[in-house]
Amino acid sequence: MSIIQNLTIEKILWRGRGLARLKSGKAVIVEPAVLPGEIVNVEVCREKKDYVGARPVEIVHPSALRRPHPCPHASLCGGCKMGILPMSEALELKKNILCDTLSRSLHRHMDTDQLPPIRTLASPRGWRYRYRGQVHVRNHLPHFCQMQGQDLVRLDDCLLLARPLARFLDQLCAGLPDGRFTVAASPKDHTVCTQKDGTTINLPFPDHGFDLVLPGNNFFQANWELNQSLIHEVSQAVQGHERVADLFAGSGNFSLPLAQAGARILAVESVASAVRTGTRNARRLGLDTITFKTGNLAREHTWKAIRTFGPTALVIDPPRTGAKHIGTRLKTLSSLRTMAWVSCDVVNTCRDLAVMLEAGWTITDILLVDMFPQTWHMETVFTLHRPS
Ligand SMILES: C[S@@+](CC[C@H](N)C(=O)[O-])C[C@H]1O[C@@H](n2cnc3c(N)ncnc32)[C@H](O)[C@@H]1O
Repeated sequence: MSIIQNLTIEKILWRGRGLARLKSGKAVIVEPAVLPGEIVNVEVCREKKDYVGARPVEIVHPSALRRPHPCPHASLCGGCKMGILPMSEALELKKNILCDTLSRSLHRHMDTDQLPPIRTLASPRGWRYRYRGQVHVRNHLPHFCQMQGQDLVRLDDCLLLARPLARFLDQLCAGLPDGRFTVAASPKDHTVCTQKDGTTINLPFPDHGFDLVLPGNNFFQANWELNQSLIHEVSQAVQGHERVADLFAGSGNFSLPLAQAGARILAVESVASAVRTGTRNARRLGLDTITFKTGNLAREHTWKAIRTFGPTALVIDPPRTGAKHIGTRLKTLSSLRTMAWVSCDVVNTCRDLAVMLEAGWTITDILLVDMFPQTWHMETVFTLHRPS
């Protein structure tokens, strides 16, 4: 493959890719991790009609902001490529990327100059924030998958893992066969578990005075400390609504605090074990205004229950693939006035929001939540209103 020398990175695009241009004006999309203003040599990986795809091989002129990556695995792993930037600059860069992505993705559906300013929520911890993560196991030892290629590399520590997980990672993997597994830890008492061992962990909601008791194979927000602020923001967005549907509800991360605050909640989730966890916890906490329902939101019959419930507000927190096809169903909820849309992939979310914007909904707040510092991953909460 050929090398292109001395390219200047103009800006950073979605998923942390750098944009540069050849003398002809043709775009070069450079894999992370490069920074705006840097001059780099790149190796061409693919030639397309509209652009060239490349990976950086040498940073000829580094950005003044670039710092040495603190992890010894960084050059092979790629799990925290933004570790080359101080956290506050990284969040500012993410904000610029988000702003740019929203303008490009939504301009056909609204006047993007009318979008509200993007607010940001920083993570209390830059490193050691993950209380849930995935690990490759080989020969009963933890490994990570090498960036280019499929080779597994022995992992002695991961700086993103919260201390209890880092401390007991070898011990947890010793009991596992070869494969990829979820490992989790309680931020409260530091109990650790794997998706396999049946141990439950306590996840504290300090602002609400209760714990969620959850088995290790259920999803929960990995950056548990920042999750408390996320819950607060989502609760603010739907405050004052008495009937709230929580779609893609998991084990009740938003439903339980909202029910405790007095709302009547319908929580819909496709994974039956998460629904069982949510129901068990609601019962234990005496929250009888919350109903958990197992249902696939891509299926029409799940929506019958939501229509019957008649929510005036909605919390929606789909997986990265987004919530394709649900816009048309949301439009049929005539009682609905407010939505807090939690997004972990803005491009897919914009595709889904477009239907609501076309139907007259307005984005009234945008919050960028730095759930995964040191990575290009972004969590965004959009608040939407339907003018009455
Ligand atoms: C990003 S997680 C959010 C979970 C929860 N809101 C939380 O904060 O812990 C997305 C959830 O959507 C669920 N899910 C994915 N596809 C679904 C579908 N088609 N119907 C219902 N739930 C789905 C997943 O099982 C997962 O629990």
